[in-house]
Amino acid sequence: MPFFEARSVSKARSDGSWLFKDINVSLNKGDIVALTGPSGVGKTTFLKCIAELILYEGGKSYLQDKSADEYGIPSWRSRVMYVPQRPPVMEGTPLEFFETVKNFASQSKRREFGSPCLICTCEIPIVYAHTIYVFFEVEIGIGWELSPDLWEQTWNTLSGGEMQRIAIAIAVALNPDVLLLDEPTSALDPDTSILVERTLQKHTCLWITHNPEQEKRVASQHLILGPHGEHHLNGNGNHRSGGAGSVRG
Ligand SMILES: Nc1ncnc2c1ncn2[C@@H]1O[C@H](COP(=O)(O)OP(=O)(O)OP(=O)(O)O)[C@@H](O)[C@H]1O
Repeated sequence: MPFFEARSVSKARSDGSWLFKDINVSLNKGDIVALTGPSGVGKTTFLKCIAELILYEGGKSYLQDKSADEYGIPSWRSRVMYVPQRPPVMEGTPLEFFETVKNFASQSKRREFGSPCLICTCEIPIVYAHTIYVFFEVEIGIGWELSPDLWEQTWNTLSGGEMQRIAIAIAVALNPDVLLLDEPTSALDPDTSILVERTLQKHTCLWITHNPEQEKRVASQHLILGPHGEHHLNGNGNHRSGGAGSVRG
């Protein structure tokens, strides 16, 4: 049984033609599928279908053989989590946002959460921003050269790269089973991109990238969407955890 599977996912354009049709992807735990193709072919839309964020015409996704319907949509979205290229500019601070979404997520799945703000490889409680965080070797935040102060600044004072790293750090700290990453390092310089990649490589991901070098570094499988609804799927034999994670056309 694959860890995660999308079966025959199909989405039509508003004129009724297929944006993509019958995409099948299956991942073992720890696999990373790079999702590539020219602008406008439907990469973001495919991830949003899998995340059950938009309606689509056909197919279903399964996490450990259970569908989104069986989990319930809120629970599914916290397990199979879409991370946008950049978060919309919101009111308040990232730390306030994290506390809010953590509460939503905890209602839909009973899980341990990390802290997005700090890196710590020892399990000691640390007090930050009046909150005690106990760490589970969460390598995010400071490991990505984000100063802890940024978490208490309002979103509109953050740079594009800071917002992007903070949004990903929050997603990782929420401990989803599968991360759906929409160009997660598009606003980052090459060295910082590598830092972020190293953390994300420990997770099961579908990962949109326009960077061939990054694709080579991170992907165990490759899903290429074409401009006429076609798609092509390759594995490089690098599946993480035993058995054949497969991608089929
Ligand atoms: N909910 C929707 N229903 C139907 N069509 C949609 C929907 N959302 C987006 N589209 C259309 O799907 C097409 C693909 O958009 P999408 O953002 O998925 O492309 P992309 O491959 O991610 O592009 P880029 O690489 O530029 O980010 C666009 O023409 C868009 O208008």
